[in-house]
Amino acid sequence: MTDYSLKLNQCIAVLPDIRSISGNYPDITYNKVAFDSRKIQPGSIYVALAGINVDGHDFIQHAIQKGACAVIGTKDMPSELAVPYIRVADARLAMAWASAALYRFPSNEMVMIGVTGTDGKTTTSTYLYNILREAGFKASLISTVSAVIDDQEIDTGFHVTTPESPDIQHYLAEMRDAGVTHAVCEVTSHGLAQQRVAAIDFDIAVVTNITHEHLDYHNSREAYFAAKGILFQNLGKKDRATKPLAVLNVDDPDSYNFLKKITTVRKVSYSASGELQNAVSRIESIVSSPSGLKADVVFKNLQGISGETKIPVTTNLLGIYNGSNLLAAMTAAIYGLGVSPETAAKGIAAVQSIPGRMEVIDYEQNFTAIVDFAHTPNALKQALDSARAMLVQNQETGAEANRIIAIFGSAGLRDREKRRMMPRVSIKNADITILTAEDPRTEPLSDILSDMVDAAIQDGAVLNKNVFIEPDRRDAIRLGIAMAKPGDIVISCGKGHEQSMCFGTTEFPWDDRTAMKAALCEFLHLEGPDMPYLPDKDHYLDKL
Ligand SMILES: CC(=O)N[C@H]1[C@@H](OP(=O)(O)OP(=O)(O)OC[C@H]2O[C@@H](n3ccc(=O)[nH]c3=O)[C@H](O)[C@@H]2O)O[C@H](CO)[C@@H](O)[C@@H]1O[C@H](C)C(=O)N[C@@H](C)C(=O)N[C@H](CCC(=O)O)C(=O)O
Ligand SMILES: Nc1ncnc2c1ncn2[C@@H]1O[C@H](COP(=O)(O)OP(=O)(O)OP(=O)(O)O)[C@@H](O)[C@H]1O
Repeated sequence: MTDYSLKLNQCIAVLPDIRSISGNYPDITYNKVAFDSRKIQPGSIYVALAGINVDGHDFIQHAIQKGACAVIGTKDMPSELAVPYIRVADARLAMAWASAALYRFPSNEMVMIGVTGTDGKTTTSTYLYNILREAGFKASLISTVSAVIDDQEIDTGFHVTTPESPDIQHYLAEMRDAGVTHAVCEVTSHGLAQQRVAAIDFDIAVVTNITHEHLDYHNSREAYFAAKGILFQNLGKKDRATKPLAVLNVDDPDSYNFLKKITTVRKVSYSASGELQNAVSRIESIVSSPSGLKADVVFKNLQGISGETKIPVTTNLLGIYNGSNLLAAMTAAIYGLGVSPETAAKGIAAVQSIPGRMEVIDYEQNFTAIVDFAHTPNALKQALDSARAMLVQNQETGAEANRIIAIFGSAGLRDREKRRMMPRVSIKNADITILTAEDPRTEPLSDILSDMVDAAIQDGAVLNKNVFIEPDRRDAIRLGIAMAKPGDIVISCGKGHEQSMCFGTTEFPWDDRTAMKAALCEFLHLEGPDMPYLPDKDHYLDKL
């Protein structure tokens, strides 16, 4: 990796909304931008952020002691600092620009594609990345699972989708330096609201859907929509080599109507339901089987082709909702970048699996075990509907299939409404619901579980009949497996590919797939992985 450094005065030249500057800076050079004083190295700019828990301005002296060469903040300083202090209107925005400047605006040298939405971003981004590679582009991907730069996979950290601006700019610089021409980035509402992608000009923006999520952070549905909208509003603001394009989902009227209004550049829309004729692409027919999906996809208004073009598409990914994700990715590549439908279909077929998304764990047991990442009400509904379709298929092949056993929890210090909505979805769409731990953080797990079970009972569930509480996620998975009859589906949702679970302020190593494997091997008396460690439930139920 190239070592980057930049004169502070060159950074200052691009920072938006500077209110005042104190201290001497002409000879100062910086080599890093950091928002955590504990991560400062000599030569870093420290950006003081007024946080939810603490105020970054209180750590300015700590940052200077650790070698910060300058500080960016929003507050007046009571006395002169030992290093230059740049007071700005918006520290997160300034952080994004200081980072982009340090790495010489890497996004200006690549085609930038942003994928947003409540559910399906990782899947759609992964499809798109594979289509671009199939089309011969040197492509990279930043997603919830990892960043992929030049075939190298980089872990972006616990629970991170859109990295903070210093990190995302760093990844983009690595891509640019490796000769990457197209970057696909998952862009979250947090990422947009917190200006993490503010100094990136996107060429193509894709939305999957906008439903219920993150109201803890955004406070209202309108603010959540507005955050997502930033990606679309900014399209076409700068002159770029690629013609800007917005890719909208007609099947999701809320996001479609909202984004259509605020987008000023060319828009195309897709419809997996296939019923809406005003979409440029639609799914004409789709068949789901235990080996994935087979669809006939129709594209219209293709350059140089009159009428409609129909092509068959197959994907190994399970879950009927992936029809919508693959259509979104194909539509972006075909209408935004001129990829042929046939090449796009090959790219879709190249995606073998996405870690922790409808991932089947198979030890030849007589029921199906799945790990999925559904952690919103809509995603849970889609995952359970897809599981139901698989049950029907099992029945058609003669097995005595009957029930879906769903295991999930709800995160602490995050959207509280979901706690009540998700059990309701499960009571309706699964046969047995097991409520358990899922990143309780510093909230008492008992409170979270009691909110969840109350909602289930209000909707007619009966405790210890079709809804169970097992706070220890290891035992919850074991319980689901013990209950399974031949042909049933046990599906553990919400942790997917994630590599840790947070109790208190500690991230304990955790992988739901390993836990499912360990529990299955215990049950089947096979050699298998050890069950991951979790803190004792008596401890975390009452004392957090
Ligand atoms: C809830 C939330 O959005 N939190 C973000 C917020 O943290 P905060 O306001 O709680 O920070 P704080 O603890 O009050 O600290 C304030 C500042 O003081 C600094 N500090 C603190 C202590 C110290 O000793 N020195 C120091 O400098 C901190 O580094 C911070 O800059 O500001 C931090 C700095 O920007 C973010 O890293 C942090 O994201 C945390 C890690 C987080 O969990 N974010 C999640 C919700 C997130 O963004 N997720 C989305 C995906 C969501 C999805 O699944 O769709 C994502 O895009 O990753
Ligand atoms: N188009 C879709 N509509 C509804 N639910 C979906 C869709 N695609 C995926 N899901 C569900 O959402 C889960 C997460 O999928 P994916 O990782 O692609 O979404 P995401 O938006 O990237 O989520 P996150 O940002 O939290 O990682 C899947 O495991 C599945 O249960």
